[in-house]
Amino acid sequence: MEHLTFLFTLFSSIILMIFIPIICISLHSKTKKNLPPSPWKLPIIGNIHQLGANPHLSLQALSRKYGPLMHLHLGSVPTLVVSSANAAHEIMKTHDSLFASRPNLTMGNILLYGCKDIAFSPYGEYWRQLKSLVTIHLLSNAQVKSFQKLRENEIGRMISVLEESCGSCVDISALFESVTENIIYIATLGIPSDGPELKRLAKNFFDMFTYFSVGTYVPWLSWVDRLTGLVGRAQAVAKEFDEFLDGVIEEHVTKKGEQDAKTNEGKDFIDILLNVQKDGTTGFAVENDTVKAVILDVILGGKDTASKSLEWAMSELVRNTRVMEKLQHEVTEIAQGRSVIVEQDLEKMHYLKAVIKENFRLHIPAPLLIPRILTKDVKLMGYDIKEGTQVIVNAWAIGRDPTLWEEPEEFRPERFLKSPISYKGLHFELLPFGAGRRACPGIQFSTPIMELALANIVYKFDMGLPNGVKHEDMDMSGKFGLILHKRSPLLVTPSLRF
Ligand code: HEM
Repeated sequence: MEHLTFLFTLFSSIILMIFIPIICISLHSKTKKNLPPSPWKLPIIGNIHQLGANPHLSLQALSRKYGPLMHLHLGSVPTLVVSSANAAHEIMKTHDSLFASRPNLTMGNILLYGCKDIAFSPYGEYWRQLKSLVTIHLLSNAQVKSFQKLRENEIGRMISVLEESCGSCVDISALFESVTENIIYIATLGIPSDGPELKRLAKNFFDMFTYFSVGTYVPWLSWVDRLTGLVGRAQAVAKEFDEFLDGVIEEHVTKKGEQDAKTNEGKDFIDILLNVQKDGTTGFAVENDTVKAVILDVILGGKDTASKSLEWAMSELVRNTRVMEKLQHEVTEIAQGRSVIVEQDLEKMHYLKAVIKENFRLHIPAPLLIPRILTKDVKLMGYDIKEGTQVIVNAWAIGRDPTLWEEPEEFRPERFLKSPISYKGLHFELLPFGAGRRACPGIQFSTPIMELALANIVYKFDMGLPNGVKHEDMDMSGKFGLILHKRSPLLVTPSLRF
C-alpha cells in the first residue's frame, strides 16, 4: 500500500512539473498585454534617438507609420504617444481622471520646490486646492479684467516704438517678447522686465528646462546628471531665483500695510497670494514655497507662450497678404477712425478671432503639451495601457491632421468663421491649451494680450519685409524648445496706414 502511495505521489508530481509551466505559459499568453504598435528601440535609451531635434515632427512621421496610439520607450519610461483627436478625447475626456498626473521630472523637482507648483505637481488634493486657488484668485475674469489698463499701456508703448521705427528694419519678435514679459512681470511681481537681473534669472531658469536630464528617463543613471554638473547648475539657478523672489516678497510685505486688503483691484499676484496666505480662508496652508512655485509657474506658462504666438501670427499675416488685408478691413471698420483699438472692440472682431485660432492650429506653442502619467491600468481603443505609462499628446500633429483639416498646411482663418471649434479644451482637434483637469488656466489671461496687440498693429501699420526678402522666401521653420518659436526672428519694415 505504502508502495502504491509513493508511486501515486511520484506520478502526480511529474504531471504537475510538466503541466504547471504549460499552464503558466498559457495563462501568461492569455494575460499578455495588447500594447499599441511600437517602432524598434535600442537598449537603455529605447526610442530617444528617434526623437531628433524636432520631436513633434519625428513623432508625427512615426505616427503615420504606427498609428495614432504608439508605444515608445524613452529610456526606461514607457510612453504612449497620442496623435489623433479621437485618441486625445479618450485621454483627456473619457479617462481624464486616470491620465491627470504628471511625470516626476528632475528639473521640476529642483527648480519648482519639489514640484510644489501646479503644472508639475502630481494629481491629488494639493494640486486640486492650488489650481482652484489660482483659478479663483489670480486668473478669474474679474482679475484678468483688472489688468486691462496694464495691457493697454504696454501695447500702446509697443505701438509708439513701431511708429518711431517706420521705414526702418524692426525685430518685431523682440518687441513681442518685451511687451508680454512686461505684462507678466508687472501682473505677477509688480515690476517691469527691464531689470537685467530678472532677465538673466529668467533666461537661466528657462534654459534649465531645455537640457536633457538622463535621470528623468533612466533613473538608475541619475548619477550622470550630477557628474555632468546639470544638477549642480539647476540647484544654483533655483537658489538665485529663490533669493530674488524672497526679496520681492519682502518688499511686498513691507508695503502691504498701505493697501486695502479687501479688494484685489490694482494688486499683483504676490499681493493676492500673500493675502490668501494670511487670511487662511481657503482652508489650505499656503506656504512661502507654494507662493514662489506658483509665481514661477505663471512666468513659465505666460512669458513666452503669448509672445511666440504673436510672432507666428504676424509672420503668417505678413506672408499672406489676402488675410492681412481682410483683417485690416475688419479692424478699420470697427475702430471707426479712433486712434486705438480698445478691449471693448475685440468682441466684434470675428475675423481676428479666426486668425488667432488658425495660428494656434498651425503653430501650437507647446506642440507636445505637458506630459501626463497614467495612474491605473486602462484599456484604450482596444489596447492595454499600464499604470505608470507617460503620455505625450502630439497636439501639433493633430492640428495638421489631413483627415480633420482641409489643406492643413494652408493658413486659412475662414475655416473657423462658421465652425463651432474653439481652443478652450472642448474640441480635441484644436488643443493649444490642453484639455480636461490639467488644462491651462491661463487662457483668459493670454487671449486679450494677443488679440489687442495684433488688432492694434494691423490697424496702424502695413508691414513690409526688409532687404528685398520676398514673402515666399520667409523662413517659417520652427525651433523646438520649451516653446516652439521661429528659428529666425521676424524682421519687418513698418509703415503707417494713415
Ligand atoms: C498662449 C498662451 C498659453 C498657452 C498656449 C499655454 C499652454 C498650456 C498647455 C498646453 C498646458 C498643459 C495642458 C495639459 O496638460 O492638458 C498648460 C498648462 C498650464 N498653464 Fe498654460 N499656456 C498659456 C498661457 C498661460 C498663462 C498666461 C498662464 C498663467 C498665468 C499659464 C499657466 C499654466 C499652468 C499653471 C498650467 C498647469 C495646469 C495643470 O497642470 O493643472 N499658462 N498651458
